Amino acid sequence: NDDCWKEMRRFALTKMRDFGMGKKVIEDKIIEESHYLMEVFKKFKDQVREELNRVIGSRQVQVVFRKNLPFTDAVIHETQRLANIVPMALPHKMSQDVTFQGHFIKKGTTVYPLLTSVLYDETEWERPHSFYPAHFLDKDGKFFKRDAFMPFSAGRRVCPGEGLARMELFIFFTTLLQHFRFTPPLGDSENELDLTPRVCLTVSPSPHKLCAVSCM
Ligand code: HEM
Repeated sequence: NDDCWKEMRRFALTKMRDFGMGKKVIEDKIIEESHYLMEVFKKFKDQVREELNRVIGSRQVQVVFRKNLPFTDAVIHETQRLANIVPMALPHKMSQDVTFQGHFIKKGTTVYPLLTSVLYDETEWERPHSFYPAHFLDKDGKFFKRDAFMPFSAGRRVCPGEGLARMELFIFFTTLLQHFRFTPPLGDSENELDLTPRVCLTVSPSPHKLCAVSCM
């Protein structure tokens, strides 16, 4: 509680905001996840719920449960793939002249790695533009990761928050589904939800209302 702590906290919060992790962005990300939960519930709600009930029941979610939840894990990966929330990664600057796929790129040029091109690559994914958790399941229903899954980018500048983000996504997602049933507000048809995203440097959902009904 002393001044040093306050200074460190202020520094950490400012830096997180500078890196695009301010309160508003986090809120947008949670809304984004809720938005895709709607998609999951429309198509796969029974399967996810059955797996969660069978493996976790009413126990508190722990990361170690993940390996026994292949379908849920596949749904989370597919959500991240399709959500494509950082489509252009971050700008990088060439540290030397490079010829890449026949194109000369001069040292100092700013480049944007387009993650969308990989996450929606038609040569990599069976159904690149649909929500299809089977992208991450083998023929026996076991989870498998794919090289083209790179929402956190790749290489030396890969997102350093990946481990934390993946853990949070898993714990938030499973805990929310364990405790709530998500539906559009009463009277709205599920088909009327506007799922068009808002596209900026990050991609977030258009605002819409959602009911979370306790099921514990
Ligand atoms: C679902 C959540 C997240 C996604 C999809 C994501 C994605 C990304 C992407 C695509 C980049 C650009 C990598 C590149 O330049 O090629 C990045 C950079 C970065 N991310 Fe994340 N991120 C997430 C969560 C987080 C979290 C939770 C933190 C911190 C706790 C974080 C911290 C950073 C930082 C500091 C960079 C800049 C790294 C650098 O320039 O060397 N991210 N992230």
